[in-house]
Parts: sequence; C-alpha cells; structure tokens
Amino acid sequence: MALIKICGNVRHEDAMLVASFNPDFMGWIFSPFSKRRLDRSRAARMIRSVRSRHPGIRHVGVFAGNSVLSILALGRYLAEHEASLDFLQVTEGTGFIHRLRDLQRGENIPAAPVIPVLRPTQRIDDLDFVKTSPSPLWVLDRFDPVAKGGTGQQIDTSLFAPVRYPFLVAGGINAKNARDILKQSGAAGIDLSSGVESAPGEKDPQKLEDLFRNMRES
Ligand SMILES: O=C(O)c1ccccc1N[C@@H]1O[C@H](COP(=O)(O)O)[C@@H](O)[C@H]1O
Repeated sequence: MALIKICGNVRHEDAMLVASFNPDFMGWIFSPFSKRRLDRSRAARMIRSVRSRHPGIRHVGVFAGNSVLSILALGRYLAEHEASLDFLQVTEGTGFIHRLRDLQRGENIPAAPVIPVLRPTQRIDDLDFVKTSPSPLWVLDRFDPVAKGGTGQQIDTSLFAPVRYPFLVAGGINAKNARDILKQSGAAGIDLSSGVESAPGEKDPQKLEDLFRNMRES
C-alpha cells in the first residue's frame, strides 16, 4: 500500500482529525517561511497527543530556512518533552545535510534519520539521490523560486525517471490527482499539505476523507 504523509497541522483538533485516518507520517512545519509554522511547545503537545492515541504514526519535522543548530536544539527540546521526532525533513542542500548528520552524532538523543527534499528542475536520476545518501526516504517536491514548499502547485511528473531510491512525491497533490501522480512518478507514497486544506493550516474533513478513500480503495 502506498505511504501517506500529511503535513502542516497547526490546530490540535486538526492534528487529531488527520491522525484518525492513520497516515504513515505526519509532518510538523518549523520553517520560518511557512504560514503553517509551529512553535516548539505547541508542536510538543500535538505530537504527544497523537502518539498516545496512534502510536504507529511517525513524526517528521519539516525544515526549510532553519539553521543546523536550531534543528538540533528543537530535536533536544522535543525529546525532553516526550515528543521526539522520528525524521528530519530538510530542504537545504548536500553540505547542510551532511553537517546536520555529523552534528547529530554528538547529541545524547538518538539521531533522527534525515529525509532530503529534492526539487527537480530537470529530469532526475539516481545521481541526484547519491549526493544526499544514505537516507531511508526522500521527498521530491515541486520547485518554486521563492517558496520553500507547501505551495499547492502541482509537480511535473515528466521529470521523473525510474530510480533505485525510495521517495514520496509532493507538490499540489489532492484526492483527485493523487493516484495518477503516484503512478506516473513511481513514488513509494504521497506527501501533502494544501490538498487537504480549506486554507493554509486549516484541514478540511471532506478533503481528508476523499483522499484516504481514494488512496486506500483497491
Ligand atoms: O507546508 C509548508 O508550508 C511548507 C513550508 C516550507 C517547506 C515545506 C513545506 N511543506 C511541504 O511542502 C510539500 C507539499 O506541499 P503542498 O501539498 O504542495 O502544499 C510537503 O512536503 C510539505 O511537507
């Protein structure tokens, strides 16, 4: 079954609603550029609540424009507040990712694997993944010259070639286009914020229901 990651909850009731559909991953946005950004104490409360009722959901911190040190500090804070992150999703380039991994080794909390975000502007191939390896998973999102993510603009699936690396596809995915984009991209799953919202950070129950029904029907 395809993996599903839902990002961008800012309200506790939305987080619990999303969790009730049992996605594989929930993404919590810490990018200072995002309308969906969270402060650490709100994030800790929501992650704790979700984890207590839905222990199988994995929690992804979504970073873009954050410093390496601030990511590490946030990871420590959340771990100390019983809300540790399972993965760190990072939009920055190769050097940033390697530095983050190196500095994680000096922390006294378990290192959360990094999920690199690739935003292709031309046809991708295995080499694009090698530079940020090793990782258990990548996210391939639509490129935007200004926004770092969460634009709701559709990814161009003509840029996808068969690759050996597991990735989630993101960029303007919704209930109507999710299955087609998944098939055309060859992704292991889908990743979305805007497509299940009525406004940035406001989850829409009907859109969530449509998405999960379409994705899970055989
Ligand atoms: O959602 C955001 O606001 C955001 C801000 C900065 C970096 C990443 C962000 N979200 C990621 O964007 C993609 C897809 O978004 P959408 O479905 O097109 O709205 C997803 O990976 C989110 O985690």
